[in-house]
Amino acid sequence: MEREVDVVVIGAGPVGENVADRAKAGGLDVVLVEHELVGGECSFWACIPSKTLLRSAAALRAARRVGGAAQAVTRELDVAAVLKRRDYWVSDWDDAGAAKWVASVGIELARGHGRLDGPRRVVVTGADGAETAFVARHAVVVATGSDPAIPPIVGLAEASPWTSRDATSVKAPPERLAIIGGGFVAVEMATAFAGFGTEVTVLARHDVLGDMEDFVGDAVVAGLRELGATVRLGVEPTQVERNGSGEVVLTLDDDSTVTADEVLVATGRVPRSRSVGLETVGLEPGSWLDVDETMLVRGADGDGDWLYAVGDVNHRALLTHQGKYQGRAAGDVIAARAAGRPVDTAPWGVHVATSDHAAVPGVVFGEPEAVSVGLTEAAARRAGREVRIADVPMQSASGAGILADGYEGRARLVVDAERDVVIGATFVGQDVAELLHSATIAVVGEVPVTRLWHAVPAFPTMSEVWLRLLEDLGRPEVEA
Ligand SMILES: Cc1cc2nc3c(=O)[nH]c(=O)nc-3n(C[C@H](O)[C@H](O)[C@H](O)COP(=O)(O)OP(=O)(O)OC[C@H]3O[C@@H](n4cnc5c(N)ncnc54)[C@H](O)[C@@H]3O)c2cc1C
Ligand SMILES: NC(=O)c1ccc[n+]([C@@H]2O[C@H](COP(=O)([O-])OP(=O)(O)OC[C@H]3O[C@@H](n4cnc5c(N)ncnc54)[C@H](O)[C@@H]3O)[C@@H](O)[C@H]2O)c1
Repeated sequence: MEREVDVVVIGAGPVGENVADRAKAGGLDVVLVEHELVGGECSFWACIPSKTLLRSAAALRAARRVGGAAQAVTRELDVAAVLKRRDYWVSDWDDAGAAKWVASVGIELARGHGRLDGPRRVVVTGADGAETAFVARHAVVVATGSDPAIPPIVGLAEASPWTSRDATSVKAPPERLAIIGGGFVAVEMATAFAGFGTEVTVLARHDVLGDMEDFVGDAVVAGLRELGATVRLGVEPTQVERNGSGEVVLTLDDDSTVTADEVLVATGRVPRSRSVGLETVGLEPGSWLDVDETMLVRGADGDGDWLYAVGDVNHRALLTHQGKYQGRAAGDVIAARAAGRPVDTAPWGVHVATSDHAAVPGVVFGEPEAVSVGLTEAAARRAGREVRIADVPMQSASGAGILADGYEGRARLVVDAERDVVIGATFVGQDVAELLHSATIAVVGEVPVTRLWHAVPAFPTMSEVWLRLLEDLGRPEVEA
């Protein structure tokens, strides 16, 4: 069977859903193809379950840091209840609610595996093996996401390692968990499992959260150690083996060993593009898809602008919110091009994802939280920018001390000295996640620092750290 439609989106993760939604809102017929669960990795095995696994212990620790409330906390974390709450948030891995939303906005859901079969043609193979071919009048969008990378460590693949999916869908936390990696997943899962009472060992070959400001890794490592986790920096497993007792034994490059019940591999992602028919349109299967600012894939066979890639699979920023932002731009540009309407591709224009380069906000839900947007000091200097730096303790804002007794954290602004605008911000400390959007607005809005003095933070909130940061930069002088 073959049908003509306006747009086919392969992959109904958060990003594919957003592209489909915008293209539909733009007046196009959209078929959304999904071979697993509508909602994707984020809803069922990544963002949502990981954050729900983290939240309860964080709330408990927060209560223990407030005199008066601390005395009322008389019991330990109820791990079974945490897991039950996680199950609620992932709807017991049932996507009926998400599928209902898809239907409610008039998007057609095609359940099955989608793959390109030449330009503009997508073949969907259902669970029963039946094939349906769709020919897209206007666009095909690949939004298939990414898979965990498994490094070629001797014996690792054979030792049945956990990936992030096993960690986020855990039914009974292991007694001992070794984690390979020092990035987002390693930090968050180490924090979650340490909170459950698991004996956690983090093995980071360099440092922890090395792409963020240096002080972030220091604070997060200290926080993990305070939770009872062992964090080993500068070590790499050379061999992994599951022994006769079912234990995993990791041999490290310094010849020491770590024995655990499970090992979680948290060493980044690979593109989920191996079996989507890229070879039928002149592209490399298994590659990240290279796109322009409107998410059009470069180098695909076929006439006209027809193939787009959004979300993790284009490797611009492996974050749900950033993929959804790309999805909004792509859905709108597909509708605009289909209708022959003008397309706005200027930086910060309607149909582009400029923020991917300048202002990607990230939150690591560790203990403490670590959040950043834009450039770090080191990245700005590498890019040849002349910068001014503001550095203050979070506790210099009285709101921080009220939030938690003995609050400790740190904040940094990176300011482009020539243009006098904020190009990067980092905050570390309890509950700093909600501070991040103020920084994102400052970076995207290119608000002059002199004007930021007029953005008055309410007393006594943690946002007053902005005032401390401005004071650290110095009150502007009026020229005679
Ligand atoms: C443990 C963990 C925690 C995370 N936490 C956060 C967080 O807190 N915040 C955040 O912003 N990001 C987080 N991320 C990253 C986030 O999960 C991804 O950036 C996001 O899921 C990418 O969305 P996507 O739609 O591109 O891909 P996905 O969510 O992977 O969705 C892709 C969809 O395509 C489907 N699909 C793939 N191939 C085919 C095919 N051939 N045919 C049909 N369907 C197909 C898949 O089944 C899937 O449903 C986390 C990642 C991990 C691993
Ligand atoms: N809160 C959030 O927003 C959140 C949470 C989890 C994941 N994520 C996203 O998911 C993506 C994947 O997370 P991740 O932690 O897997 O990747 P990551 O890129 O954040 O970290 C990968 C880590 O693995 C290490 N590593 C890489 N190869 C290795 C090897 N061969 N041996 C040992 N160590 C190795 C790296 O040095 C790094 O520390 C991230 O890019 C992030 O954007 C986001």
